[in-house]
Amino acid sequence: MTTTRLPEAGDSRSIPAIRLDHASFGYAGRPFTDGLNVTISQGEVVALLGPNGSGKSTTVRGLLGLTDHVSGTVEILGTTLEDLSDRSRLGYVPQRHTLSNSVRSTVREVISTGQLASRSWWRRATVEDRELVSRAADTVGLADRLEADVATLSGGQQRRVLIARALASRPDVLIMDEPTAGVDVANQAVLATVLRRLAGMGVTMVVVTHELAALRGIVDRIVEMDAGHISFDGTPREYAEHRAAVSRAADSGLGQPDTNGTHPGYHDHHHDEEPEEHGLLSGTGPMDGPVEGNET
Ligand SMILES: Nc1ncnc2c1ncn2[C@@H]1O[C@H](COP(=O)(O)OP(=O)(O)OP(=O)(O)O)[C@@H](O)[C@H]1O
Repeated sequence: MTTTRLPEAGDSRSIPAIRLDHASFGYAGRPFTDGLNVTISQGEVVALLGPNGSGKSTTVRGLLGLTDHVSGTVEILGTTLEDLSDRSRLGYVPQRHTLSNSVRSTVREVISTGQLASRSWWRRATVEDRELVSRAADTVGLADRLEADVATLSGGQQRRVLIARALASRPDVLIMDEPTAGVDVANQAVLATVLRRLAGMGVTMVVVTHELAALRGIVDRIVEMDAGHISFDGTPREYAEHRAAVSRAADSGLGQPDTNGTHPGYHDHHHDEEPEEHGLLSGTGPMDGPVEGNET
């Protein structure tokens, strides 16, 4: 039996992974974000930046149906959020989340829970399910820790377990909310290696972060939010220019320059290589070596 989600004849990588058209998200039916217009192509790696409280988590959690979709259109791979019956197409690594020390679970068990949403509760794990768990662990460099108690792992390793858990259902889009927050610089580098590997495999990623430097060379595009709206959308190079212009304007007392680079259909500066297969773990990536790190 196979659970692959490879594109069928006629399917196209040209369908956007995520399309927001005047979309707003909020709480108790009230919008917090403005009508957001963003189109993210398949295989793109997007960093979502912005000050605390600007609406980053509200937006990515809205994609997952965890905050209210108040207005506008939200499409995931061409299917509206409301019609998206298979939520396992979206993998999610939540914010500031490590695994409780009070529950004894092995790494294998935690990663396996990532498959529950896509598997009927009465169906036992298949050989392929178990293989996907092993491959997810391998992708994050924890293949040799599958039987370890998660409580014995470092914070950075636990983040990697959570990334593997998100990968175990072979999502089409991976959404991560501050995956490097609270992780020391050495372990941020390990996580960056994992993300680089996923990017090389053609995985579409939306990464909420305050630590752009940790994702240098991985991110194709930067979307910045401010007070619930998009204040910038462009390449990392354009973002650097935007920040420099903001600094110059601040230095000269002119306030914010008009450097809003919003261009929702951005496709430039993209991964050169098309992934061979559509599913996340359906092929080996270009970085199959172990993920190095000096974690304690
Ligand atoms: N459950 C909730 N109910 C009502 N309002 C909420 C809820 N969660 C968050 N908010 C509000 O939504 C607004 C946006 O918060 P959000 O968490 O999206 O910001 P953020 O950009 O992700 O910030 P941070 O970088 O601090 O995580 C804030 O004013 C916050 O107080």
